[in-house]
Amino acid sequence: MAVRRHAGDQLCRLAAAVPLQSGAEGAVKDAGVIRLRFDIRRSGFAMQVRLDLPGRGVSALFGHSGSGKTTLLRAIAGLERHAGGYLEVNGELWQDDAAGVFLPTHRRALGYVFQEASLFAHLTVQGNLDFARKRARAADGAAVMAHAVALLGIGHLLERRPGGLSGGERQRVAIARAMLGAPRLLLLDEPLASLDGRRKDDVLPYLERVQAELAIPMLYVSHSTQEVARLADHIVLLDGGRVVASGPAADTLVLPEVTRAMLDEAGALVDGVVDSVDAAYGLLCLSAAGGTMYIAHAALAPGTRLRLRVLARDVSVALVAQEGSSILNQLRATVVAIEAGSEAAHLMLRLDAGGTALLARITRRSCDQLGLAVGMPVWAQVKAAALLSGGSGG
Ligand SMILES: Nc1ncnc2c1ncn2[C@@H]1O[C@H](COP(=O)(O)OP(=O)(O)OP(=O)(O)O)[C@@H](O)[C@H]1O
Repeated sequence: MAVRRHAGDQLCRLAAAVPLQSGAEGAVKDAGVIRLRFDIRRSGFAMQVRLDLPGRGVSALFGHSGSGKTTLLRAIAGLERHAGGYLEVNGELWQDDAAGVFLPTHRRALGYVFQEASLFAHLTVQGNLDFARKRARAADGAAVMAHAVALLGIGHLLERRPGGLSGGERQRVAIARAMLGAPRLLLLDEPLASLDGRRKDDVLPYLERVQAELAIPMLYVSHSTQEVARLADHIVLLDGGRVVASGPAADTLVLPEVTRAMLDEAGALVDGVVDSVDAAYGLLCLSAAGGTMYIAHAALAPGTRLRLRVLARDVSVALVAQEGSSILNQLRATVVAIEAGSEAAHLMLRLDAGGTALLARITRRSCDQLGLAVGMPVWAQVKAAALLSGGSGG
């Protein structure tokens, strides 16, 4: 899927190109897409959003404070009532204001996880889940409950009250609770924001399990570039109530609009497969589209697929391959674009390394001294790469 970069007039063209389907609630629609159009006007804020999101996987909503991320989730949940809304979720029509269709929140099969878990303090974890299950009235409630408890690893917490749980455990219970209504869509509004770094790392694998094992699409709001890069299959950048960019994660993360919003955390995603293990030096040797890469990591089986994040600030370029350098990873690449950086002294180079997009943040001065230009072959030197996901085999 190509990345869509939106500007005001493009919004109108997109709306014209994708005719809004009207019809009665329950009519069969496109089964692989979440199609939404919302026009929301408040004093001092207007949101005009037209998006077609993949019907599965994680779509991350990213953007500055006040850009409209929570407003969009609330509109999807049926909590914002404004004229001109349209929402279909994998073939189900939830809202089409033009045709007089508006499912109230309790009739939308969705789970909502907030920044704070908001569990009932006087009930045990089991009591909280039972309460949610009764409200959800799912036909196979007991099986869904057992699955959610297992998936979130909360079986040993069922008799405790929320006051006796850590922040990360509370969020795991909240995620399990959101699954009890057999949702067709999960909305997660900064579910890890109230947790410190270690607790975030405790909960992230559970979110990855939910993502991997259930075919429920998730809309995930986060300010954290690390979380977005780790979890997202698709990224939407919002700014001032408008969609600035929307597309597959690897393509979208390297767009200038997105790298500018991510400041120092701008970076690219690189997929690799473990080739071999250098146990003596604690390194994994990976085969990536741009060539061979080494990363410091415990041994993993050859063939294991990994996703790496390579920050722009950790990549430099050279015109010839470097010898006698401490940098292990040098990939052949071509300069695709030279873009303004987030600071006056820096530029952002977009590179193509054998089909994989890389970013390199260099100074304007270095760019001039090397005489860099679009189309030039270079060597990308990768100082560090963080492992984001993978390691479970395959
Ligand atoms: N109930 C409300 N009434 C009026 N304006 C509101 C209301 N809720 C939010 N807004 C405004 O709407 C705009 C979008 O807010 P929203 O909460 O959707 O942004 P956000 O991207 O989720 O921000 P953050 O990252 O800080 O949570 C902001 O200008 C905000 O002040």
